[in-house]
Amino acid sequence: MSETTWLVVPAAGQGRRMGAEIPKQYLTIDTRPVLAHTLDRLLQAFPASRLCLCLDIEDRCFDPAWVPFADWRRAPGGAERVDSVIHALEAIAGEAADDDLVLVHDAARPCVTVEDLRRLEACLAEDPVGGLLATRVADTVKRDDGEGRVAATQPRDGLWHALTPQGFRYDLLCRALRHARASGIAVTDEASAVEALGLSPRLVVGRRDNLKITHPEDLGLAALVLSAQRQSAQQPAAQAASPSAKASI
Ligand SMILES: Nc1ccn([C@@H]2O[C@H](COP(=O)(O)OP(=O)(O)OP(=O)(O)O)[C@@H](O)[C@H]2O)c(=O)n1
Ligand SMILES: C[C@](O)(CO)[C@H](O)COP(=O)(O)O
Repeated sequence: MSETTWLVVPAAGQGRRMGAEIPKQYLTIDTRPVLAHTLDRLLQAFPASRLCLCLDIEDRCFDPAWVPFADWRRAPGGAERVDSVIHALEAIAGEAADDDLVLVHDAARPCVTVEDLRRLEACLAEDPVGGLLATRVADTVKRDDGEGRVAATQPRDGLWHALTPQGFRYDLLCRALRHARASGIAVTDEASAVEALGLSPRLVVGRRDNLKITHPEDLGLAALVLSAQRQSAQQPAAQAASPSAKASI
């Protein structure tokens, strides 16, 4: 099994639901752009990994000074997230081995913890399919009737929220995403492309605060989460008294 872990970070979205003047990955939290926070977490977890960053070819905000990795390259963004990820896989084609692990992580998820990142990588090290961080759905789930009223309450047993990173071997991920695109299957994450090949990615329980900044209120939530995570990392003595808290971020 290969020892190389690749990181693919799609950061070529426009942030339409955020509705800001610049793409959400460039909005700042504590004076640093979301993208820089995300890359810092990835570096802490995987200092020796190789990075491919997907950026819009018309991007006017990106600053390479935010990339803390020694070994990194960029790939052009595509129309959809899946297209950006395919471009990244094409960009590393000459360098990646078929069995290299590729972890795809949204630029818009800066709150992923180092502990979750490392645990995911460890869980996937020997997994024949690959998998993703995920959390169980905790709320009652409704389906609407299209007119703002409830049509049905959905059973939530067995339902999960898909988070990122999602990790698969290079060869399998290329096959899965190309198959999805060629078959016209709309995929919003890597796992669903792998599922379309008839495989079952592994669900690795992640933290609920690994939120994706999507809507305006998410930016403030992410700032609070990052601050709380920093505080809990600085208070190892208090952590010991609280079995559910974790000292490392
Ligand atoms: N064509 C795209 C679309 C999305 N992304 C990236 O994929 C991640 C998750 O996508 P999402 O939250 O949907 O981001 P946006 O597409 O920017 O948001 P929106 O759908 O609201 O426009 C983000 O880091 C985003 O930058 C990408 O690289 N290329
Ligand atoms: C990949 C993802 O983060 C999993 O939750 C998510 O699907 C990406 O966001 P999008 O809104 O579906 O593009």
